Amino acid sequence: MTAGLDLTVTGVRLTPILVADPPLLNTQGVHQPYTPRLIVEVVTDGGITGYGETYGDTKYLELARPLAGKLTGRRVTDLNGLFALDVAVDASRVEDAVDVGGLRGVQTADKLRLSVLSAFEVACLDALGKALGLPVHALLGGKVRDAVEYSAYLFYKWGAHPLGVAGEKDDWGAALDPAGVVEQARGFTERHGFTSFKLKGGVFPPEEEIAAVRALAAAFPGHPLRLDPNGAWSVETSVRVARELGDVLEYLEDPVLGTPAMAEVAARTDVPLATNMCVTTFAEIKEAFTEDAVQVVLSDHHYWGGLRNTQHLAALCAAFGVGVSMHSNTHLGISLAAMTHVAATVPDLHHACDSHYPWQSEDVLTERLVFDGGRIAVSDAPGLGVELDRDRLAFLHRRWAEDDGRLRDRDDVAAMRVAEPGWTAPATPRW
Ligand SMILES: O=C([O-])[C@@H](O)[C@@H](O)[C@H](O)[C@@H](O)C(=O)[O-]
Ligand SMILES: [Mg+2]
Repeated sequence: MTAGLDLTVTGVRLTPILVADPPLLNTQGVHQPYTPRLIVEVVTDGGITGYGETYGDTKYLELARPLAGKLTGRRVTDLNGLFALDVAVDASRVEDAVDVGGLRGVQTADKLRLSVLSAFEVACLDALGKALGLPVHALLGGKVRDAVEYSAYLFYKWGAHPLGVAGEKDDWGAALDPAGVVEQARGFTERHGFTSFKLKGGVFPPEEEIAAVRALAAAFPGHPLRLDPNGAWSVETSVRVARELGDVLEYLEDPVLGTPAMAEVAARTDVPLATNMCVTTFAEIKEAFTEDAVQVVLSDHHYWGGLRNTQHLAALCAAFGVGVSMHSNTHLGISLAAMTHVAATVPDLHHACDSHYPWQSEDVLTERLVFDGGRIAVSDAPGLGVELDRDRLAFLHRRWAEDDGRLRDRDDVAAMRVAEPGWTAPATPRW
């Protein structure tokens, strides 16, 4: 241990919050007006606090509480010990085959555990970095770039949440056709300088989404484009879309569900396939890489189990000649900072990372992270380089505490049902 520093964890604060989310559409339904996140603070004997963030649905919270108890008394340097911590996972929480309708891939007890531990790992690294006066990237071996590139994450969206649904207003307007998608993309470039674009698909019939990507290609010639229908298509549809958009797509993301189907599509197209759905755990790598089912893995450091596991994943991908980049789900600045630190250390990062951050008008930081030319500068300040705004945290926590339970677990299907009574999760393949 560093002389004069006591890095023993004396307490862990867990703060569940609800943050505003616009009415973004995906193949399952629509985002609820508020989405749950969990903010983790690890406090050391030396008075240092490290921050972490992860998914905030009830099952993550249930597991975070006992894990927080077990972390207390250990050192923030003991990350290997942290990942050996075990707590029983309520089987009913992982009994479905997939998580959030498949949007986060397979659901297992270990993945749930890792999704929680990742926030503790980030918080420990933040505390350690602050104690040593070193940025998190330095603790991970050091940055190989000074800024990390992100792509604009375009969504079909309504202008507002359905009538009668309480929620925050956003200034993005509706995007329900090619012209709307292009206008949204222009907004992203004007506000944040992004130069590559990902469209969340699986919302409208493939012809309409092909037209939207074509419109993007015409408006932004030569810029990298991706389309991600979250497994809503059949193999035949996927092959057809790949054929029709092959000249403009950087990659096609999760056109079909499952590794065997991805392998079939991959065998029939030259368009690279990316995934954050069929390879979301180390156990899923062997089959996918052996079958050449995916050409880019999008790591989500939350469910892969933190920043060091993300580096391990990147090394495996490099060994197999598979690309790596970052997946994103609704997240705040703590996670964006964590993503940026780890992405800065990955040598073979050849695709702009995803980030939902521009959609989040609310944050728990005193200063929001800023995209400049679509990039986030890698902080050299100690730890993650971000500061918590306690008033905002308290405000967002109050919203969570006052919720009647309907928003504490993400449910895009239920949110869609408000506008379309009778809506159920679409059977796949949808097209
Ligand atoms: O937020 C959404 O609607 C996305 O569809 C998200 O849930 C996915 O996990 C994700 O962004 C993706 O790349 O598939
Ligand atoms: Mg995806």
